Amino acid sequence: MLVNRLIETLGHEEIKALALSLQGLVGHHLQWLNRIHQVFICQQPIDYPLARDYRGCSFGQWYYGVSQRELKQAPEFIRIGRLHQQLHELATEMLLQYEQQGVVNEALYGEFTTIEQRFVAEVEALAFAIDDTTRQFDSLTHLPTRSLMGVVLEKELSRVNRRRGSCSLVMGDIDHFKEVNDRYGHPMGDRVLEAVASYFEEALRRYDVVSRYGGEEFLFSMPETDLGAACEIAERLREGLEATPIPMQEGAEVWVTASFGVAEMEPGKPLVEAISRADEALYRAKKSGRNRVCGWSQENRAGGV
Ligand SMILES: Nc1nc2c(ncn2[C@@H]2O[C@H](COP(=O)(O)OP(=O)(O)OP(=O)(O)O)[C@@H](O)[C@H]2O)c(=O)[nH]1
Repeated sequence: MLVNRLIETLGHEEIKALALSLQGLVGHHLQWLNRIHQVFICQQPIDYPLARDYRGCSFGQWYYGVSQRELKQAPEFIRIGRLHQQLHELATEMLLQYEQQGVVNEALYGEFTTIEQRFVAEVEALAFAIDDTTRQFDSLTHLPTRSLMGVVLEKELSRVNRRRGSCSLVMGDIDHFKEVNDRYGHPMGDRVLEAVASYFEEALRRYDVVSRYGGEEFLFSMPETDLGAACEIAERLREGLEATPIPMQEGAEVWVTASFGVAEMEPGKPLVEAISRADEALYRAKKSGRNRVCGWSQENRAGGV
């Protein structure tokens, strides 16, 4: 999907700015439309350059100034450009007809309004899709939110239910994060969260997904991975994080560790059960000293460490 590809190439901030520009540009184009209508309704002077110059209007200036290749080559974007150009051509034709005949023929006016509506609808749909998609990502870490992760995991669970492989969940939680906030302040705590999130994203395999589940808690999905393999991957993440310095103000660095609980999805069992098992295993990792990985097992349920 275009928006997901754009997020990958442009990044979250740039794409949010893009959605805002699109919304503003629709408003500007409606003003242009009013000025065209005023020629017929209020007998305002005919302004051919206004109608003809599809590259010079505010939308055209933005559209032909876009430099991001991923956006320029997208079929949705190309379609919007064609509609916009067509709209200006039809406006020019209407003005000519009005000047020569004192009236605009109904079919031509009908075509003009249809194209105007399609143009506005397409631009708004793109802006809405961007807005909707970006809201599914956490604004601090840019990781998928808990609700988007729910959708990802339900899909994995239905695959597991069809007996098409395994999927493990890993719940990770930064250790003593309150101390980081207390010592360095909340904004620096935010910086640590961002750094930990990027570390997880970079360290994961391509088909694994990490989400921000809550404050300093991260939930991972590891498809095609049984409990033992997921514990090994979590262990690798744990070791890597422990060894990763996080840059703070004035050249200072901070190190954090995290604890991990791992559980495997089971066919026929609801998702909440796998999540609460990962949570129980995480609790055990915290109770048994932190900075460690625990896999869920029956003893876990019995309260053993
Ligand atoms: N800076 C920052 N802090 C956050 C955010 N969300 C949650 N926190 C903080 O995370 C801390 C979590 O504290 P606790 O639940 O006591 O856990 P902890 O200190 O990590 O201790 P353990 O999990 O037991 O190792 C609290 O201080 C929250 O304010 C956030 O978005 N930014």
